[in-house]
Amino acid sequence: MAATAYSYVISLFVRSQLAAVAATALVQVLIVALFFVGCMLTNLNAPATQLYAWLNYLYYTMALIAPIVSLFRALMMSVNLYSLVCRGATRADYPGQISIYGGPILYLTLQIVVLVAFLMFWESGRSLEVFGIRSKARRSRTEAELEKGDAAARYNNAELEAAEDDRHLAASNDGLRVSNISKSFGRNKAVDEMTFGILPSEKFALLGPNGAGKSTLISLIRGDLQPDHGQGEVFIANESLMHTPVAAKNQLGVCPQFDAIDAMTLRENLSFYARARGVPDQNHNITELIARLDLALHQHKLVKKLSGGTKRKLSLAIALISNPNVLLLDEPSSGMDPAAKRALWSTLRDVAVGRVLLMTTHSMEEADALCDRAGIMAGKMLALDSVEGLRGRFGDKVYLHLVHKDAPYASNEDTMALRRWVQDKFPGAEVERQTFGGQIRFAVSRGSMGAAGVVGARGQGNDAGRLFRVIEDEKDALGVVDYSIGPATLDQVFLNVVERHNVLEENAEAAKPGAWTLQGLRRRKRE
Ligand SMILES: Nc1ncnc2c1ncn2[C@@H]1O[C@H](COP(=O)(O)OP(=O)(O)OP(=O)(O)O)[C@@H](O)[C@H]1O
Repeated sequence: MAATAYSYVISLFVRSQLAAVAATALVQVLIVALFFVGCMLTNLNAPATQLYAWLNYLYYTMALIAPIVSLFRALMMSVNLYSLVCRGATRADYPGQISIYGGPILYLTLQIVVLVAFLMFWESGRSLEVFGIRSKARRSRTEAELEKGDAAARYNNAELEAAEDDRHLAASNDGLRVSNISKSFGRNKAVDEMTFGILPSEKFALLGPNGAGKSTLISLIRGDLQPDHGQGEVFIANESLMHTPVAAKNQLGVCPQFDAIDAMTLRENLSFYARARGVPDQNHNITELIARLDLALHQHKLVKKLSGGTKRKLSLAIALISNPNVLLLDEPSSGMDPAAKRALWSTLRDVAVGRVLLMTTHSMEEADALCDRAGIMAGKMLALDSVEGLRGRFGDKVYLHLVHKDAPYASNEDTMALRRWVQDKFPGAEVERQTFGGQIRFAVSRGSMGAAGVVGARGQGNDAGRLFRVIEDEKDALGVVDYSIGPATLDQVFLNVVERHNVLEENAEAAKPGAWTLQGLRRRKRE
């Protein structure tokens, strides 16, 4: 037990499980080797009358560093009859004596208590402030600044939408409120003074290129990572993650990027997490969730036999098991086919009622279809608004689709005539390469509409309205029977925002084929 707790403590300071196993093994082997060498040198050099005393000093000192030393001493004793039985001129009659197995047992017991207490403290997410210890950086912030709640002083996301988000921050006592939180890994500032708030029943998408810091931000909100210098605040349903972490975490349900599920059946997994989170009336809750997420057919299957999509649903069910007020979803639909995605979105719409839903996603389509608000980040928050607001501010194109009356059998001449009309009418228009069968899709930037004289066509209305009138006026002459005019896609908004901030994507060259990348979006934008 002591060794397990010891390994757990080491794992807190390394980056992966493999590194934890390697570091634990290495540390213990090194310490036991040192102890062994120390024993040998003591045997060679200590005066005969002092030998046992010296060996005891060595043991009681080194055993403080690692439990393996106690185990090693007990093993050495067990194979040495003399040291087991003889105590100077007398005979040892009790193996539990402190100089026999009692010493190692006492040390191991104390280590279990100390290490488990440390782990409980660590896992509770409390900072050293509970003991009145405050970090230098924290002390340097004036109490007045923390107490005043002056958004301008605290949320210095300069050009950004912190001010716009004040309404949310002020009103989101029951929701999620993230204030001025940062996280660095060495020199890499993964999350840089993030501030935003989400109200109950609101669905918020966190968007950003690879390496933008989305997962790091989720880990900060979960309390898995501590923010830099203990600064910043996260309130989850009005509970402070920094000051009342257990209460705050009880309000959270998390669906991580990688399915954290065990080799049991689907129902057993849910039952395990329900017990772990102390859910009352577990059977009823599990049955409800299984029905709601349409998992009944799979409930007795081993999870390793489930499809990727069903595993994602199980992860979502685990996140929902304690009926949390705030739901964090890290790329919830990754690995799902389009039909499964749509089914999941509809489920998410249902389960989001009355609670905060914060999701990270690489799919603009998903953010567009599901979320009310979105934040585009790359370390810092670059843009934050409702999806429509972002489209209005950063989507500088309008998309059109014209259908000829003979489509899909329109002649090449008719199609080319349509194409020529588009190019004459909207000189800067980006026309899709594949225009055949009498259908043509193109995008017109708002800037080029004025140049094309569209603004002057009838003078009034918004861009889509003006285009609508231009096409209505000419559609009969062109033989157009059907057409649609749509706003900028979130893809385009996203690209405009990251290009404006000159954001580079992490590991762009190494991206997997088919993965969502800035390059992929740029290519699609050009086509
Ligand atoms: N434990 C860690 N140690 C060191 N650096 C880290 C650690 N976790 C993340 N990073 C770094 O922090 C930055 C943000 O990573 P993060 O995983 O949060 O990005 P992301 O937006 O979630 O990316 P993706 O979309 O690819 O999942 C990256 O540069 C990453 O290399």
